[in-house]
Amino acid sequence: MEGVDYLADERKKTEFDVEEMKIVWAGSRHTFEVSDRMAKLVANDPVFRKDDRVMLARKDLFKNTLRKATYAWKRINELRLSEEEASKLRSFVDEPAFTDLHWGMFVPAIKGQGTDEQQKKWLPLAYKMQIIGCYAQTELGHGSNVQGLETTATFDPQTDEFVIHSPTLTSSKWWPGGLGKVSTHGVVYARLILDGQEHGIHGFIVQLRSLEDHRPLPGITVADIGMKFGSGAYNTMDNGLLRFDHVRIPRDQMLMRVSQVTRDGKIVQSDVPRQLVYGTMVYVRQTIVQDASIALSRAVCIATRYSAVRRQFGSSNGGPETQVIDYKTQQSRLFPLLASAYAFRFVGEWLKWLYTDVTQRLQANDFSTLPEAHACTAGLKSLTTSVTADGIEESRKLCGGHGYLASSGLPELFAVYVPACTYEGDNTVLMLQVARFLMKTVSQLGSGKPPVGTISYMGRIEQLMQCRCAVKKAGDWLNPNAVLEAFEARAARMSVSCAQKLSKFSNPEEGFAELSADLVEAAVAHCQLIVVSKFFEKLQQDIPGKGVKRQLEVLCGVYSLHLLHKHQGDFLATSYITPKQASLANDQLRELYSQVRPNAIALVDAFNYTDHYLGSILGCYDGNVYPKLYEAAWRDPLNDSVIPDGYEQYIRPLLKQQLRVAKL
Ligand SMILES: CCCCCCCC(=O)SCCNC(=O)CCNC(=O)[C@H](O)C(C)(C)COP(=O)(O)OP(=O)(O)OC[C@H]1O[C@@H](n2cnc3c(N)ncnc32)[C@H](O)[C@@H]1OP(=O)(O)O
Ligand SMILES: Cc1cc2nc3c(=O)[nH]c(=O)nc-3n(C[C@H](O)[C@H](O)[C@H](O)COP(=O)(O)OP(=O)(O)OC[C@H]3O[C@@H](n4cnc5c(N)ncnc54)[C@H](O)[C@@H]3O)c2cc1C
Repeated sequence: MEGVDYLADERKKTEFDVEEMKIVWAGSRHTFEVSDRMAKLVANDPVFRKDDRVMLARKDLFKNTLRKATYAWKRINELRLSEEEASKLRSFVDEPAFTDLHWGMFVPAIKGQGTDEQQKKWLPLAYKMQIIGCYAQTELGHGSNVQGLETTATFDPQTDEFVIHSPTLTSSKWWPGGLGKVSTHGVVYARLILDGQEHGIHGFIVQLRSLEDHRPLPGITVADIGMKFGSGAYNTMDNGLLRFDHVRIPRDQMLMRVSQVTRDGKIVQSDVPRQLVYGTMVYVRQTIVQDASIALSRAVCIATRYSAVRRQFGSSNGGPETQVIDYKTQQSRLFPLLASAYAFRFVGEWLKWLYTDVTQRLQANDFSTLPEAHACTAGLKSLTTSVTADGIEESRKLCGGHGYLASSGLPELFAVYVPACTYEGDNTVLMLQVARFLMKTVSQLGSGKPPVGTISYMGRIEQLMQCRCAVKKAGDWLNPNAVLEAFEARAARMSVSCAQKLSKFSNPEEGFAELSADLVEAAVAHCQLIVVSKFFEKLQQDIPGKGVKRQLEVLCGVYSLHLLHKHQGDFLATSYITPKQASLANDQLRELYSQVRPNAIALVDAFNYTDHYLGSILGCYDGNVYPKLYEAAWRDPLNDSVIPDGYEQYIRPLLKQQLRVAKL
């Protein structure tokens, strides 16, 4: 039945102002309005249809993506959209494309690592898409170990050029998105060689294809690396391979903000730290944290709406069966994910602020907060993408069998999302960076330089090593100070324990390698503390709207107490809480689930996702799931004919043969 809201009864239970929650979720009224307008623009334009893409073969899929990306660019220009609107529009098109890398990495790399003159030359071309760029760092043999990259950039003082070369098979660039078939240019990372001496990894702008006929330039071999995980999914992207055979580029195409190479082949270090060569990765990791809340909230929105529609068991006197959302097990799997989506939203907002702050400081030659920014972006990227990838898969299971259908939207969402655990830094490798930062902080305690920012709790190390949890009844776990102290004590004690074990090794690097699994656990504890504390900070803000703050308090409780429950081994082993207090936390958590239950549908409505963006029959706004599933089945090309292709060739002979066997 068209127009009937099958979730209307659920929506009537809502105890808060959903429209105001939409503003909180978006970050501001302005952002909400822009998002809402762009989402509807995309949803109402048939060119952006996406329900057929899982059926397309790779070549058609890729061409379809080119068509959509080009059309999006046309609309952006016709409508004279601002940068903010354009970026929202692209995100609602919801299809990985070369444009992600052009806008998301190529442009930021030039902005962050190029000199003023280089920016002036290259950015206008990139902004008008007169050149299309990618970020070519990873190689066949090395991704995580950036210092191990093999591509060389050798300065030739005779011609004032760099010679870019791939000396081995393993030095082939491998993975860069947009490289395989589209990019005309790349920021290529290579070892700088001056007069036979190595000077580390630097970025170079290299033209790859002709701007006339798109053919690779002389000395360049370039291609797509082949199909990736899942149908549709990330196969819309042309991840590429690239080899250089002594390709010459002018000297001024080395990105020279961090180091300059002079006409006579000398290197000059500017006063910015060398690590700024890694700056684009810091920027992108920060955007990935913001995107995690989007991906997780999409999965949760689908699973929550469907859990309210789906009924199993429990019918009495012929009445309806129980909505699966009313099972406590379903709630204990679903509601922590719902709370995590909100938590990641707020920590993403904060991280964006931190990144803006560090960028402004860098411009004023203040590099003091760079290590913290690196640790936070690396750690939170790792934490949020891991939870989100697992959360999408859990959402699929929460939808039972129908979650496995492509039309649920969940398999494709998972396949597109899961490489986020690997790209922009493997999640374990990134957590080890956080661990290094923690060990350095612990070793410097007492040096007179108090730790600041997210690590400032370490400044109270003596108190945190000794304090004991004061919780006496379940309700005490609603006290933010009790929760915060528990997370601080756990993180501090795990770091100190690692540092003590490390100090027993005569070779610190050997010790670090031996203890790396424990170190990752300490880093995770630190990152979870950041997310919890940023959620509490959000609650200190003035949040208008009837019942909105109350709901966020409940979600904050769910987020922190479900972590406490899940990691209670850590909290118990570090002796901050007793088994009784752990059990009280779990009692309180169950009570919070009951408070989420009547508001669950409204809490996912607050994401304001269009049915187009969700791309899921199970998650559609009106909850009219079954007729839509039934209709969708008939649209499958396999159902175009009653008798399948292949019947005469395979099924019929098989059946005949069985007949003969039966007669024997
Ligand atoms: C648009 C979105 C789509 C996304 C598509 C995906 C695109 C991509 O995947 S692009 C490729 C991304 N590749 C990666 O992320 C590679 C991951 N590897 C790395 O980042 C590094 O090589 C890393 C950090 C693991 C190790 O680097 P290495 O130089 O060996 O570092 P290490 O010796 O540990 O550290 C040197 C110092 O630099 C610091 N440092 C390392 N990275 C950074 C950074 N990014 N910023 C600031 N400081 C940094 C360390 O903290 C350390 O500081 P200190 O000496 O004070 O302790
Ligand atoms: C979809 C996708 C898109 C990508 N896009 C781009 C792009 O646009 N541009 C680009 O340059 N690159 C891109 N990449 C490459 C990506 O950045 C790398 O794959 C990533 O950084 C991981 O590096 P790796 O593949 O070398 O993993 P490896 O380092 O080989 O990891 C393999 C395993 O070893 C472990 N490991 C490695 N080192 C350590 C260590 N020191 N201690 C403990 N464990 C360790 C890891 O945890 C992992 O389990 C993309 C990758 C994917 C999947």
